[in-house]
Amino acid sequence: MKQPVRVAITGAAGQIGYQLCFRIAAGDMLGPDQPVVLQLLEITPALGALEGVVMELKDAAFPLLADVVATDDANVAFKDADYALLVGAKPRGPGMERADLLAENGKIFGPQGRALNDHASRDVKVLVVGNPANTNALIAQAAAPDLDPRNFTAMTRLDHNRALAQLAEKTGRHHASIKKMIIWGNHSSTQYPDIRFAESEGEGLAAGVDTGWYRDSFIPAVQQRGAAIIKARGASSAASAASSAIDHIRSWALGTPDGDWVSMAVPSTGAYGIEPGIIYSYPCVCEGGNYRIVEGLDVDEFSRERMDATEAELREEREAVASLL
Ligand SMILES: NC(=O)c1ccc[n+]([C@@H]2O[C@H](COP(=O)([O-])OP(=O)(O)OC[C@H]3O[C@@H](n4cnc5c(N)ncnc54)[C@H](O)[C@@H]3O)[C@@H](O)[C@H]2O)c1
Ligand SMILES: O=C(O)C[C@H](O)C(=O)O
Repeated sequence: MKQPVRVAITGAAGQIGYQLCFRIAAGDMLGPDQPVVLQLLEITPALGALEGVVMELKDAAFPLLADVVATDDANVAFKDADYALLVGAKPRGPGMERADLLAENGKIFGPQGRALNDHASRDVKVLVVGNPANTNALIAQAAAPDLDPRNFTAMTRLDHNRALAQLAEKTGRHHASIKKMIIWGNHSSTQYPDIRFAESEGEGLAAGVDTGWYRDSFIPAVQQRGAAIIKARGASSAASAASSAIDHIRSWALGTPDGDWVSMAVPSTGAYGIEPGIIYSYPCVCEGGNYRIVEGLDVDEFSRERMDATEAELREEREAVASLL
């Protein structure tokens, strides 16, 4: 049996956290031979609810669950953490953009970045889910100067999975057969879901769908899916968000299949002319616990405009939180 690894989850008693704890303890994230210690962080008033989650985790008797820590102290939750899923933050309500949460949620990520800096494993892999996820990841990264900046990422895998689902429905292909989807940019309504390289069983899919559908239906549907879920459910996506967070870490830790890539919001290297440093979603290939941005893809005029628009929004968000960086 492998040695347990430590997985910190913030906001662990919230909607997404409640899903994550059980699926990670079941082995869905790191595999059926990898024991885990769950290190769960909540705000003090939610410690009672968190205790209930711990009781249920114990009652489920997961073979892979080595231990559970429940705390309201980030220094304890991040101690020696190998993975940190930063979920704890306020969700948006109807009519809001995710950036509207920046002033309130941004304050959470500086102190958590510092606690990661001081206590986590030097190789900790950090995934920010709490919105606005890209800029919150930048805030956490800035507060952790002793950690590799590359280890701070934000989630656009949910958008990637949503795009697979929409294209599968249109083309009659199964979503699992579709490879090489891309989400560029921000986890927001400016994101650019790009199907130009998407293929199923070796066959390109873009040529078979009409440009009008792609530009006027597909792109807005993916960009607005989070808002559509909030309208339908009265609460923001939770099970699909947790599932996509698990996908993100699993790909990063265990690798992407040959001939495919995943979308991850990672610190820009300047690839594709994007401002270095901002946390921008790119197609990424993962191997040996590392990711690399897929370089050299053709950028046409339409894509350039879309990629620049979402970059501009991320620059504006960075400006808005300059005092926290
Ligand atoms: N990136 C994505 O694709 C994506 C998808 C879905 C949701 N989200 C975002 O994830 C976040 C969480 O969503 P949810 O539905 O689970 O919300 P929720 O309100 O159900 O749960 C959030 C939890 O975080 C806790 N929390 C708040 N501040 C905290 C702090 N400083 N430290 C630790 N815990 C803290 C709260 O007590 C609460 O239990 C929201 O910001 C939401 O918008 C992102
Ligand atoms: O849309 C939201 O506010 C929640 C989340 O970011 C989502 O995409 O479902």
